[in-house]
Amino acid sequence: MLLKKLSKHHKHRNYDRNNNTASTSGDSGTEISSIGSWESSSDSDKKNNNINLPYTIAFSATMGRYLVASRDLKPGDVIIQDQTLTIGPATDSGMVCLGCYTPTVQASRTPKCLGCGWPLCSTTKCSGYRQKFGHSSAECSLLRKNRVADALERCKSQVEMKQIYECILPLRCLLMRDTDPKRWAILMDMESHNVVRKKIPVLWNRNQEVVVNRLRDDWGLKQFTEEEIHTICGIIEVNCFEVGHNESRARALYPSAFLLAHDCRPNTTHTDHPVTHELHIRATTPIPRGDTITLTYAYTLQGTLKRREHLHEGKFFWCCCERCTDPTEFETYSSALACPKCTKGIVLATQPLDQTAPWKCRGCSYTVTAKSMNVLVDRIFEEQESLDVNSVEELEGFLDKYRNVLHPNHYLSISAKYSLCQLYGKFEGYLIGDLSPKDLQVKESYCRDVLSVVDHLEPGMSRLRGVIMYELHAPIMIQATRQYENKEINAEELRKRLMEVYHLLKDSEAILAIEPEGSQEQTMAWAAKFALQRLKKSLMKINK
Ligand SMILES: C[S@@+](CC[C@H](N)C(=O)[O-])C[C@H]1O[C@@H](n2cnc3c(N)ncnc32)[C@H](O)[C@@H]1O
Repeated sequence: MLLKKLSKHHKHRNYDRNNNTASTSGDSGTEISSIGSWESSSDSDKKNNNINLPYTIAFSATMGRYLVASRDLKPGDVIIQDQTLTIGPATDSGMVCLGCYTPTVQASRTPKCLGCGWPLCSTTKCSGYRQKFGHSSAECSLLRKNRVADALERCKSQVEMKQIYECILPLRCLLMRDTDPKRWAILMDMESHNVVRKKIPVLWNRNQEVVVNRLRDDWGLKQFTEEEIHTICGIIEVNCFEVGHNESRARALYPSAFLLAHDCRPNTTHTDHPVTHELHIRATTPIPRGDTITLTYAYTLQGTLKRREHLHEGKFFWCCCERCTDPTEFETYSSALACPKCTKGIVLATQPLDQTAPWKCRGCSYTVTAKSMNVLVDRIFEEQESLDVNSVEELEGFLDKYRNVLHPNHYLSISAKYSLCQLYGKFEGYLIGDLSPKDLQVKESYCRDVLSVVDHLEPGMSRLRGVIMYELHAPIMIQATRQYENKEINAEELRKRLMEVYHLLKDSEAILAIEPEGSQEQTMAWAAKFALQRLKKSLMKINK
């Protein structure tokens, strides 16, 4: 069995602005009411000047446009339902089907497009073959005319092959100009951050070489200026969502959801449909009328230095949200180190909004530069990346090795604990029914550690909370039942513990039931539902 990496639970989108002064929540923007959204709203919403939409568009000098709740929103409320504006293979995708983005191989028996010769999953069953939002006939003609499939076959390296796939989404965007002017206009309204990106030679020159020159010189798109193609590259970098399920991985642009501002403790989550990739944005926490509606563009279970660096490099703004401003990250200590000097204190950033400010122990005089701290964390991260994520021994060895270096809630420790709380109970040699009392306690404690952090960083109805609560229910239930059978606890204690299990399962099911059909999370929601039914019967027996 292969475990998903922690990052699977954090698919995001993009954003930017080269400004490090304002925070999402503290920004006093001007509201532009009734602009509403384009594609996602129903016709009646549009006729009614979007008065029915749960949001309005506001503007601030720091963030540009962003969305604000136009009424009180409850956890689970659908805020945006967006169809794709356009979609294409993910940036580092290997060889994938141009219709549905599932992996294909370059082999003589691989199905090929009858027009342009590109490898596909199937010419009869692929959901995106010859479709407007897949491998369209306009795309097929252009690729055929310029014999791009031949170039793909001649590729000498994986890098070159990936670069060819990377050009598909920009191509699809550019084709919209002549084939779909309405959608083109929506695309052109998106932020590209050209001014900022132009000043980053590594980024600009790479796009010039990999995308602009290839599209103009090899794929015959001379009708577009270099600047126009760079703009499309920027729009994709800043506004794309990573989508897809199981093996299929893609990136897509959406007509309304791109307006969501970033926050490192978001109040929404999103899912995309496995076939159409329609995007649903839902509230995870209550969002009072007038509050900013936010999404995270970064991994929530990463430390502040890394999140801010990622947002600055990829989305071109320095995040100054409440979490980034707080060195303890809402008392989770997600970036904290254990003090090597006094061994009791916690080492934290002295000024979290300054990437270069020193880090200091709260209990003694120990100080370390941000640079040394980064080198240390990068080294530990590299080591963690090299571990077998399916090995309990390797992950526990890692936790043990860095017990005196990382705070128990450091994001690298939490990442290892998250993998472990899934391995205990499912993996060969650690199946749930075979776990010893000690192993059950260990699983419970990993789950509780992770949940206590996630409760603060992705509160409410977040997918990550749903998964962990499901994992946590089993060890509590098995231990309680075994202890009751062995007469170690009485019926009242059993009832108390089973009530905790009941609430965990109920919340977990409510969160995961909205996940797309066929996803592991939805399977978990079903399992939670059945477990709840059985549990209710047990509780009724105890209560008699
Ligand atoms: C996808 S766009 C969002 C819509 C954009 N504000 C607009 O007007 O088109 C992402 C950009 O919004 C801005 N942005 C989003 N969240 C922000 C935040 N928390 N702080 C500063 N800028 C933010 C950045 O400029 C970012 O590159």
